[in-house]
Amino acid sequence: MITLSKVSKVFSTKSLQSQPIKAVDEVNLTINKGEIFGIIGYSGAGKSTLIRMLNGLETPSTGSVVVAGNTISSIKGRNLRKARQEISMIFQHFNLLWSRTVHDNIAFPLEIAGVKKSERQKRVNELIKLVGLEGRENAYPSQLSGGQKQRVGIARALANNPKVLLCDEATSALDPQTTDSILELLVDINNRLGLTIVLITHEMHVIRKICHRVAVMEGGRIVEQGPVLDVFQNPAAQITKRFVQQVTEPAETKDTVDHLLENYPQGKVVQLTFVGENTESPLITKLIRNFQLDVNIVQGKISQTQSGSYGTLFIHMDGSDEEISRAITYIKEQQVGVEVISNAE
Ligand SMILES: Nc1ncnc2c1ncn2[C@@H]1O[C@H](COP(=O)(O)OP(=O)(O)OP(=O)(O)O)[C@@H](O)[C@H]1O
Repeated sequence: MITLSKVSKVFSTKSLQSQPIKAVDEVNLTINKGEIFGIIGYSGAGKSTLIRMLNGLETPSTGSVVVAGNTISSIKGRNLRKARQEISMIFQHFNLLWSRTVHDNIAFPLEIAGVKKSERQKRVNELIKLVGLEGRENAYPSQLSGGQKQRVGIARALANNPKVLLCDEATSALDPQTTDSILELLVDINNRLGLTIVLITHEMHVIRKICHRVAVMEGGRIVEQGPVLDVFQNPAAQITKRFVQQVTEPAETKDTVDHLLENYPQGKVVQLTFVGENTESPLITKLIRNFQLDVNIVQGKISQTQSGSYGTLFIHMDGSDEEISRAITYIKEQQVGVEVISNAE
């Protein structure tokens, strides 16, 4: 559905002293039809520039961008406008028309596309129902909550039946509960309409909750990409590890582990990672039964992703070195990831 080949974007700067900025650097990416694809990175990583090249709001300096069969990077004028009807976008700050009601905001793209009034009415009613805004048709954006405003944004984006929906930090201005309800709506739309969704975010929670695949951006480059569960289980780049920690480790884990290492100099603290069915296996019971070890659970968390569950568990094992090594080998044999946090000797 979307293919980026060697896409770079360089911004020239006004001042003579400073170098041009390479916001996007040689990005290759393929996004499949019907997929929810997340691009994560910190501020300045190049995410906005990248997503804006998908609908022609920015033109690549080099490389090509193909979306739904159209080479967005090289078409202009009428052809670009036509191609853009297949690619909608929602924004962090909603970009609604403040002097128009909910109904009229949603009807706006239909008016531009020249849809007849009776059809427009029918379509707006369908969209209002789809995004759960029944009863709010005549409200103005200023009378809506943040979540409701984003629902209007989504309905408006879907009005002309696009093939691709781009989400530019669509939940970053919302509280956690509202974020979740908007993410659930996006999953629902993806399931019902088979729409391809591309989102950019700096929150791993968003990726975990709804994306099938993820790309991690740093300094304009994609440093890692893959199915969300794989990336959670085996993050390769340092930045990816930091993002994964955002959702798998409670904030207090480091303090707890430090405390343990300090107060229990014997044994080892290990981090176990479980995927899918493994999250439900009674590994700890087996460790205690089969090995001469004391096992202390430090902290643990199971997270749900679009493709299954993912769990992390920190444990402290105390016993002879030999018994601990045997236990670690046993854990690995159970297809559970194991990383020794520190060897407290
Ligand atoms: N129009 C522009 N002119 C000059 N530099 C730009 C322009 N747009 C973006 N940049 C620069 O390109 C780099 C990438 O910016 P971009 O906005 O794409 O990153 P981002 O990951 O989306 O971050 P944020 O979430 O803060 O927007 C930054 O260094 C930014 O200052």
